[in-house]
Amino acid sequence: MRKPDGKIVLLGDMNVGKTSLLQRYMERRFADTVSTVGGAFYLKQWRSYHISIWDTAGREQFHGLGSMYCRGAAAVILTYDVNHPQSLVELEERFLGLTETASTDCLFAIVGNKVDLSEEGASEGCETEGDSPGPAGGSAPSKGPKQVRLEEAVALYKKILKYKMLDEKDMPAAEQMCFETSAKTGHNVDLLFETLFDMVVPVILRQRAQGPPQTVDISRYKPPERTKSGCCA
Ligand SMILES: Nc1nc2c(ncn2[C@@H]2O[C@H](COP(=O)(O)OP(=O)(O)OP(=O)(O)O)[C@@H](O)[C@H]2O)c(=O)[nH]1
Ligand SMILES: [Mg+2]
Repeated sequence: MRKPDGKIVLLGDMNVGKTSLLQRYMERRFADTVSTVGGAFYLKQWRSYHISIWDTAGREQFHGLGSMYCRGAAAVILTYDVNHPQSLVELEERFLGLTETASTDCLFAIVGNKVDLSEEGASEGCETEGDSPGPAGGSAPSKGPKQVRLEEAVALYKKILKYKMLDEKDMPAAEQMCFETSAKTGHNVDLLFETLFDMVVPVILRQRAQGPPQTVDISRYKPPERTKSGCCA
């Protein structure tokens, strides 16, 4: 198997729909999922590049693995559930810190999933793909108002750029990187992944130009010689 040229990682709280989004995009279906254990990846060929897309576990007990999956990532998809405000809060409090190991020019997308469950449905501000954004067959349960507004995701995106000390001028605009999706209906799912694929290609090319990732070979590590003065002198 050819080594992937770049990596995209999905992060977010349990149950927000990370696995379902990936399954919808890669397998073109919405099916039952089980809560992810550890992580798993799909390989996607995009133009002449092979991109690995990593699905991670949102469960607290696997939290420690997150930064390992993010290592060298060209893009991170921070996923929340539009009907659970706490899942957006968790992105900042629990998941953003895991992205320290990502590429220095890593891109961030913020994705509010499960829009099909709110009464605004998929109508707000986003282009739809082929599938209808309406209820996916059967009798839909009564829908309440969406609990997280898109503007809140946009605010988080801007906060992330500040936190990462990235200049807004050098990064894609928040409006381009904040999506509302439904893995169930397919709303905006292709748009999300394919926008990111196009954007990560330049990141991959830059990573290649910089050579292989910096790794530490501990077998070659020599401890610094101790001086007589020690640390407190
Ligand atoms: N209505 C609706 N349900 C969804 C959507 N996406 C996921 N679900 C459901 O939400 C539940 C959790 O989905 P998963 O994709 O397993 O969530 P996850 O983020 O991968 O969860 P972990 O693996 O535990 O981190 C499942 O019952 C899905 O069927 C969506 O867009 N709309
Ligand atoms: Mg999962």
